[in-house]
Amino acid sequence: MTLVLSACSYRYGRVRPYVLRAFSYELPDGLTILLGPNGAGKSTLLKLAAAVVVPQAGRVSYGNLSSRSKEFRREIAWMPQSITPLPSLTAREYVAYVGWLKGLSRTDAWERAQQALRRVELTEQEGVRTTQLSGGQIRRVGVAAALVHDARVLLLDEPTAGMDPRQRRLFRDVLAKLVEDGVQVLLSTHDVADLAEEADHVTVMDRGRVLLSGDTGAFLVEAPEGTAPGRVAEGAYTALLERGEQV
Ligand SMILES: Nc1ncnc2c1ncn2[C@@H]1O[C@H](COP(=O)(O)OP(=O)(O)OP(=O)(O)O)[C@@H](O)[C@H]1O
Repeated sequence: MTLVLSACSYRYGRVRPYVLRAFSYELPDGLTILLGPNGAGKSTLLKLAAAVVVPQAGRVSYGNLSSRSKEFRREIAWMPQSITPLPSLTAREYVAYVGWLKGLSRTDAWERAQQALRRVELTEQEGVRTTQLSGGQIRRVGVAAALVHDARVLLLDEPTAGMDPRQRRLFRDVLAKLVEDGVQVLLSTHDVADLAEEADHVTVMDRGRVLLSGDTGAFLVEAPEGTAPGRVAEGAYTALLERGEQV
């Protein structure tokens, strides 16, 4: 099954300019990194793909499921840029609550919350109040919440922002396991070098357009000749944006 945006147009209000216009995109298998400068339209793409907002034109589908269907919402999970901890809820209660909102029974939600927290390696913190978790931990709670109903597609808006290197490592391992289990992941980030070399695919956007979408090798070869090792992803990204500006 493939998540597809077909000729989608979206703007935030009738008098505002379109952020995406007749925008089409097909999510590849595996882990895809979504790159682009501030305001490129990455969050908007993720929100459309998650059916959090509805396009003014075009359609979003997953296989033969329309984004308007309840089944679609079960298959696709979205994690927003910021997760608000709820003072009265522990990590497990938070995840179970999201599961319940997604239509699971209370018992199921409670059981699955435990499993989801195990998947993101937060078992030890399951009884800790969400307000007492670190920024990286609360993001992993967000991923657990996104996973609690066994979604097949995970849309993550800047999940690694503010994580320290150890949290990042852990987070990468969690993602790698999910991808191994067949979950498709689309992840936006400003950390070009951080993940690009591990991803299966890279999509680069600017001003509502896709500048490149392909496997990671096709992205990395965009780096100018002579780019220092360790700077290849950054070089490729900059070269693509510079070329995109000339179009
Ligand atoms: N709620 C909103 N109301 C009005 N305009 C918005 C809203 N959200 C986003 N926009 C506008 O839509 C455009 C694309 O924003 P979007 O958040 O999708 O970009 P982005 O690539 O995710 O940026 P960033 O990297 O800064 O998060 C920007 O011009 C932004 O100002």
